[in-house]
Amino acid sequence: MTQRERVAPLPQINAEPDRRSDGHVAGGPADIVVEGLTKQFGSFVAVDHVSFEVRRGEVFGFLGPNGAGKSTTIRMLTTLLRPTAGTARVGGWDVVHDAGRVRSRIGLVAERIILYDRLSAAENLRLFGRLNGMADEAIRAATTRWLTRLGMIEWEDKLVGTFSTGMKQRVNIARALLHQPQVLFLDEPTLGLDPQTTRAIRSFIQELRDEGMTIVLTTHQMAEAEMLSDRVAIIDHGRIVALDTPEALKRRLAETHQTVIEMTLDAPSGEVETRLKEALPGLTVDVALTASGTVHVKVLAPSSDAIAPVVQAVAAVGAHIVQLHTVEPTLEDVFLHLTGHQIRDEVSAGAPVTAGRAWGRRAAASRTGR
Ligand SMILES: Nc1ncnc2c1ncn2[C@@H]1O[C@H](COP(=O)(O)OP(=O)(O)OP(=O)(O)O)[C@@H](O)[C@H]1O
Repeated sequence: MTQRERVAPLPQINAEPDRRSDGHVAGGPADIVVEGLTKQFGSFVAVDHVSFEVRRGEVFGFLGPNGAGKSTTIRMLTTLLRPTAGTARVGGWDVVHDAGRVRSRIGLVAERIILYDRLSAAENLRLFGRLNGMADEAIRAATTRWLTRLGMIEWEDKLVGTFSTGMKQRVNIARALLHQPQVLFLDEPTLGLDPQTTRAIRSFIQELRDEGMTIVLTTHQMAEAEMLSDRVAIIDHGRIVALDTPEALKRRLAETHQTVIEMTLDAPSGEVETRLKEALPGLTVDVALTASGTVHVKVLAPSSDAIAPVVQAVAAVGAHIVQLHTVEPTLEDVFLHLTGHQIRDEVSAGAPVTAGRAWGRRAAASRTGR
C-alpha cells in the first residue's frame, strides 16, 4: 500500500458548494484594504495601481493568467516584497510600516512548499511554531488539530522527505494555520497536485470559509475560483479588469452575450484563427489547437442568430465542423470577453493548447519540497 493510499480522506463536501449553508454571511469590516498598490521591476510594471478590499470572512479569489501579477500582489500583502507605490493594510496594519504585526496575523501557503524534508511533519510544525513565537503546548495542540483535520495525523512522526507532493502540501497548509491566522493567503494551493488531493484541499478551504476565516486565493483555474470564491478579482497585465461575485460577473456578460458557441473543427493548417476573426467582426473568437490535432473554437455572440454566420465563416476558411454546441456563459467566458484570451489550465489529452500566449501552462512538477 502506498503512502498516498493510506492518507485518510478529508470529509467530502458537495462539489458544488451550498454557499454559506450554515447561515454564515461574508461581510463586516475589511481585513484587507489595498489602495493604488503598484510594483515595478525596473521599468516593468508587474502590479499597476491595484485597489480592492477583502471583507472579514470572505474568500477573495485572485484570478489571472501566468504573469498577471497575482503572486507579486500576494508577496506585497504578506510583507515579502516592498511596494513601489500605494498602500495595503492587512488585519488593520500597514504591510510596510507594521510588517511584524501583519506577519503575526497571516498564514501563507506560497507557490513553493516550505518544509524541511529531513524533519518529520510534527518537527517541521514545531520549528515553524517556535519561529512564530508559539509556546510548545500550543504548538502541540495545534499540530494535533490541524494534522487531524488534514488527514495527516498518522504521518506526524514520518519524515516529510518520504511524502508525496500532496501529503507535503497538506502539512504545508497545517504550517500556515498553526498560529490561527486572521487571514490565510493561498497561492495556487492545488497546482500540480493529484485530483484526489486537489478535491480534498478545495473541500478543506470551504470548511475554513464556513468557519469564518478570511482567505485570499490566487489561481488560474476557473473552476477553482468559481467553486471557492465569494468574490473574484480578474487580473490581467497587473490590473484588475473585473471584481464581483462569480454569479454577477456571468450575469453581466449574459446581458450582452447570451450565446456561447463551442466548436471542434477539422481545419487545414494555417491561419484559421486570423481568418475566422476577420470573418466574424464584432464577435469574440478564441481558437486553440488541441493535443489530438483538432481545433477548438469558442465564439461569444449576442444571440443564437450568430450561429448561421459562424457556420458560414467556418466553411469559408475551408474547415469542417466536427461538433458544435451552445453553452451558458462561464467565468472563463467573462475572462475571454474582458481580455480577448482564455486562461488555459495544464495541458491534458484532448484539452486545448493555446495558439497564442502561454496561459496557465506551468509544469505540474513545479511544486517541490526542500
Ligand atoms: N523579481 C522579479 N523581477 C523581475 N520581474 C518579476 C519579478 N517577479 C515577478 N516578475 C514579473 O512580474 C510579472 C508578474 O509575475 P507574478 O509572478 O506576480 O505573476 P502571476 O500572476 O503570479 O503568475 P504565475 O501564475 O505564473 O505565478 C511577470 O511578468 C514576472 O515575470
